[in-house]
Amino acid sequence: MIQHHKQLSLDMLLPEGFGSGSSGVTALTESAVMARSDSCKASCKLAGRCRSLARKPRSTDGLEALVDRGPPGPGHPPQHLLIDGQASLVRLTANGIEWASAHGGTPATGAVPFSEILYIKRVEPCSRTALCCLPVRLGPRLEVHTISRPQRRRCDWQPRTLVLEAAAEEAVQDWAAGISAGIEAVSASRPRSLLVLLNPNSGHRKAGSLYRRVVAPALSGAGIRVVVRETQHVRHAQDIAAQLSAEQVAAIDGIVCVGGDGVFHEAMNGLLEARGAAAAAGNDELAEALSALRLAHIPAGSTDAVACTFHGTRSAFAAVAHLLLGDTTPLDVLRVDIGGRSKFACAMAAYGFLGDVTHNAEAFRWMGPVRYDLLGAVKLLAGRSYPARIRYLEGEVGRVLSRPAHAHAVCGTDCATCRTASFMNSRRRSQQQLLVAGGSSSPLASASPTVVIANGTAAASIAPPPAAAAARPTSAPAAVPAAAAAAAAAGETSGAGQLSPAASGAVNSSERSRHFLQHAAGAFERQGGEGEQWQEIEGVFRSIMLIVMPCRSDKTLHGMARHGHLSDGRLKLVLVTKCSPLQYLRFLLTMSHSGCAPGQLPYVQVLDAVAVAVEPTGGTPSAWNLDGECISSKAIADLGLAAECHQGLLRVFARGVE
Ligand SMILES: Nc1ncnc2c1ncn2[C@@H]1O[C@H](COP(=O)(O)OP(=O)(O)OP(=O)(O)O)[C@@H](O)[C@H]1O
Repeated sequence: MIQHHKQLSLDMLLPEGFGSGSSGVTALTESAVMARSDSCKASCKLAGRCRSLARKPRSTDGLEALVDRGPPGPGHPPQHLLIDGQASLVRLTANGIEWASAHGGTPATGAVPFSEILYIKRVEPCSRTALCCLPVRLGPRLEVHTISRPQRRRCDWQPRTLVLEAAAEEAVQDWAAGISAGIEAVSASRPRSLLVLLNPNSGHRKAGSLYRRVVAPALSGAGIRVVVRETQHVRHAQDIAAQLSAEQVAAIDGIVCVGGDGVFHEAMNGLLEARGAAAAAGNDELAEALSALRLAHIPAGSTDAVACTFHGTRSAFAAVAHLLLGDTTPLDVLRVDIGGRSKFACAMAAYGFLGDVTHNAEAFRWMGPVRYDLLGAVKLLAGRSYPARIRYLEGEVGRVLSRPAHAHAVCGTDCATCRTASFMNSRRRSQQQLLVAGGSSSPLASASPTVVIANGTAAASIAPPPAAAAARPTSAPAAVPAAAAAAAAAGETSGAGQLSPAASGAVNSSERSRHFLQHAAGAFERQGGEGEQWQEIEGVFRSIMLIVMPCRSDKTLHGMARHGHLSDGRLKLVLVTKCSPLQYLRFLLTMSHSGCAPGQLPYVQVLDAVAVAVEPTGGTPSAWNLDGECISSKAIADLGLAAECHQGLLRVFARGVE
C-alpha cells in the first residue's frame, strides 16, 4: 500500500548550501558585533568574521523607509533590502529579481530569473546564540532557493540560497507574495504531486540517505506532495508502476526513481505496460493520463547513465532541480520484441560483450560498481564473438537526419535535431489521419516499398521488388497481429507519445519467421518511406549495440553514441566485428574518450536505424543487455530479437545538456 511520506524536519536535513546557518551570521546587528567582538577574539571560531563585520558597518537606513513603499512588483521602484547581508537596491521585474549593491565600495549587480527559483522560504525573526557566544538577532528574512552554474561544468548545477532581509515582517511578506506570483506565472509544468520509487539496493546502498539529505528537503521546500515507496525486490518498481489505479494516476504528476538505471528501466516498463493495457482495454482516458505522467531519475546507482544523459551530470541536486523546475522533454523508447513479449529500453540493447558482462554482474553485486570493470576485463580477455544476421531499416527520419546539419549535431537543450524529428513525426501522423478520415487508401502506404517474406524458416528476407503489392505485409495476414493491423489502419502509428496496442501487448507467435515478419511489417508500416528497404548484414560480431540515447556516464563523458539524441526517433546501430582483445580494448577506449561515431575504426560500423532485427546464426547465443538488465531467455536463442525506436514515447523531467 502506498504510504504517506513522513514529513521530515527540514532543519535536520538541510544539505550544505540549503541552510540558514551561515547566512544567520550576516544578520548580526552592528552594535552587538561592536560590543562583543573583542571579548571573544581568542576563543570564538567566528571571531574573524565578526571583526570583519565590525570593520565594515552596514547601512540599514534604507530598511526603515521600505515599510511605507508598498508591495514590490514589475514597474515599481527598487527598494532597499539586505541581500546576503549586503545593503542593496532590489526590484522585481517581469522576469525575476534584480539587485545592485556596493560591496566594499565595488558596485555589484545580480539577478535571479523566476524560472530558476526552486522555491522560497520565509524565516521568522528569532534570536540565537552563535558559536561566538554572541546573541544574534535574526530579522525577518526570505530565503530564495535557486541554482548556480559552475564556470567549468555549467550543467553541474549547485544549490544557491539568496537571503533577502527586511526591517519589517510585512515587507518580507510583500516580497514573498511578489516572488511567488512571478514563479507561479512560469510554473505551469512544475509538478505538484509525485510518486517516489526508491531502490535501497542501488549502487552503494545509499539511496535512502541521499533521498533524506538532498531530495526530501527540496521537494518539501517546494511544497510538492510526495508518496515514497521503497522497492522490496527485483521488478517491484515495475509492478508498482504497472498497477497504478486510475485514481492514483490522477493524483500524481510523475514518478521519481531514486536509484540506478535499473529502477528507472523498471518504472518505465511498468508505465508503458499500463499504458498498453489501458489502450488495449479501450480505456482511453486512463491511457492518456498515463501518457501525461513524467519520469525522473535521481542518480544513486552504479552507473546512472540515464541521469547523466538527461542532465550532463551525475549530481543528484541537479536532477532534483530539473524536477522542481518542471523541465520536460520527450524521450525515445526502444520497443524490443523477444519471443512473445515486448520490453522497453531507453538507453540501449547490447548483444555480445556487454550482454556477457551483465550476465555475470548480478552475482558480484556485493562488489559494488567496480564489478563492471572486473567483469569487463575478464570478458575482454575471453574474446568471444557471436555469429548473427542483422537487418535494419534506416527509415524516413534516418534519411532526413543524415544530412550534414543533423548528422554531427550533439543533443542538448532545445535540440534542433530532436525538434525536426518531432515535426516529421507529427506531420506523418496527421497525414495518415487525414487520409484515413478521407477513406482512401493511403498514398503513403502505397508509395511504401514492400516487405517480401521468404517462407520457411528464414526470417523476413527483405527487399523491395518493383511491383510488390501482392507481397505487402497485408498479404500475409496471419503474420500481422490484428491489433497491429487495426492500429495501422487507424493511423495509430508510433508517433510521439503514442503507443499502439501492438507495442505493449503479448504477441501470439512462436515461430521465427512469423516473429521477424510481424516486427518487420509493423516497423515498416510505421517507419518506412518511399524507396525504403531493409538492409542485411551477416557476420561474426564481438559486440552489437542498439544505442537509443547518447548514454553518458562517468566512463563515457561524451556518451557511448556521441551523436545520439534524446528524441530523434533513431538509434545508433554499432557493430563491432570479430577482433582481437587489443582491438576491442582500442574500441572501448575510443568509445570512452569520444563516443562511437562512423569511420573511427575499420572493424566498427556505426549506422542510423529506426528498426533492427538480430538473429543468432550459430553457436550459443550471448545474453542481451537491456538498459543494464540481463535478458537471457530461450526465446532469444530460438527467435532472436527485434527492436524498433518509438519517437518521444515517454516524457521525462529533463531539458538535455546545457
Ligand atoms: N529491495 C531490493 N532488493 C534487491 N534488489 C532490488 C530491490 N529493489 C530493486 N532491486 C533490483 O535492483 C536492481 C538494480 O538496481 P539499480 O539499477 O537501481 O542499481 P544499480 O544496478 O546499482 O545501478 P545501475 O543500474 O545504474 O548500474 C534493479 O534491477 C531492481 O530490480
